[in-house]
Amino acid sequence: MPLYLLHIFFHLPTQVYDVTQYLDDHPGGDDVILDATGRDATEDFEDAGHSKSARELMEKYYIGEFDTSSPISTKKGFSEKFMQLKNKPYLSFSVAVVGISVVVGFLYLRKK
Ligand code: HEM
Repeated sequence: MPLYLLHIFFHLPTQVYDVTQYLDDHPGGDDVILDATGRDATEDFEDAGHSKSARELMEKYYIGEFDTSSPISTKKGFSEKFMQLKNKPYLSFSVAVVGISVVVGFLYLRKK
């Protein structure tokens, strides 16, 4: 699932683009895009000297903006999804710790 994040890059620096579908078609290759995912890619994009048509094309992949009033949300909920994905292992871990404590406590009380 974290692969989802690899195919996303941030630009300008609040605009977010999902470039998953464009990776194979990119004239500059997929490696340069993958290298710029998951962070502000403004400089990389500008340094490549993209044409006007490239800038128009990228609008197709625009998915939203970071909500700068909150560090963990975007208009289209990208970060909410990210947080959900990130939090899942911690939730399972907490449930496991509580479960094990209950079983151990129960066995301990039974022995007494
Ligand atoms: C949605 C995002 C992007 C779109 C739509 C896009 C589109 C294009 C297009 C159409 C070209 C052909 C030349 C031109 O028309 O300017 C190109 C070339 C290139 N792009 Fe992108 N690009 C994107 C993101 C990036 C990123 C993040 C990088 C990071 C470095 C990058 C690096 C390059 C390079 C190095 C070339 C030159 C390839 C060459 O001339 O051999 N591009 N891109």
